[in-house]
Amino acid sequence: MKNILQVNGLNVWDSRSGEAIVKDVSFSLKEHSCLALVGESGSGKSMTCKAIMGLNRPWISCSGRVEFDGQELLTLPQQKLRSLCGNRLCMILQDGMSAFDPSCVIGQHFRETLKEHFGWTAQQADERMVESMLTVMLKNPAGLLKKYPHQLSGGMLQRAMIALALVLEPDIIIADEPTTALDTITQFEVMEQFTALQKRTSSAMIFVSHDLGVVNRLADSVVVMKNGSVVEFGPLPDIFEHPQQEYTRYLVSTRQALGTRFRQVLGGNEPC
Ligand SMILES: Nc1ncnc2c1ncn2[C@@H]1O[C@H](COP(=O)(O)OP(=O)(O)OP(=O)(O)O)[C@@H](O)[C@H]1O
Repeated sequence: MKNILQVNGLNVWDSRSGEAIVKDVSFSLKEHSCLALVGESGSGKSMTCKAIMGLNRPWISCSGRVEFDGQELLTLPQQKLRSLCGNRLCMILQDGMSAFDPSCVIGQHFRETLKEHFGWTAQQADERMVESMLTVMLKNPAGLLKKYPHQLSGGMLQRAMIALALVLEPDIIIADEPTTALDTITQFEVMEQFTALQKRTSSAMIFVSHDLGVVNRLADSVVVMKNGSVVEFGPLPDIFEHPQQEYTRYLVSTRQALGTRFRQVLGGNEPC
């Protein structure tokens, strides 16, 4: 399988203070495969994802290479990048609220996106979104389409984004695990939906997760990050069974123990 995305020597820094955030990060993503970004809080996982999509705040600068299907993303003009991101790259943000325009109902957001992407009418867009929202366990989807983002919970907004990704079926889905915005049970349910999303689409996926049980089930390869740098990158079995670095060994052992506990608390008995 060929690489659909190649990240080489990615650096991200805060241009106001000069503080380095992501340092010389390199990894690749194969077509139709699933790559997990793991590492402690603040290690630069979200900033790496946002840099790939050109979604970082204006004061955040990047250097290096991010090659998607032969195109260099970091130097692509904003307009071209926006259109690529709407069509072939799709990011499910950690904070669901920031993905939607607060001044319009979520159905309007979906209609505009699907009109631009497929040329669908409002009715066609609504029909497909209702169908897709049901598959991610959103109740009364027709009613939800008429709601403003602030009327939905963080978990519901995440699911709504997953439902849209299911319809768009982009080449790459980048999914940042919900952490702070959601309670533990909702986090677990949303991660289940990410799992389903990967199975149902032929998209390649990069996902950020703190739960190595989920990583074990979903990922083909893993990038381990610490303090903005890549500690280890490789196929899942290598990272889980033969970690080369001390930090990876530590992460795998502690997180697996936590994952097991997490499932026990939730009443599940699936092994990590
Ligand atoms: N908008 C911003 N401006 C400046 N620095 C930022 C901004 N957002 C994040 N950072 C810094 O970048 C670093 C990496 O943050 P990032 O959100 O990528 O970590 P993470 O690994 O995704 O953490 P978590 O697992 O908690 O989401 C942090 O030290 C943070 O302070």
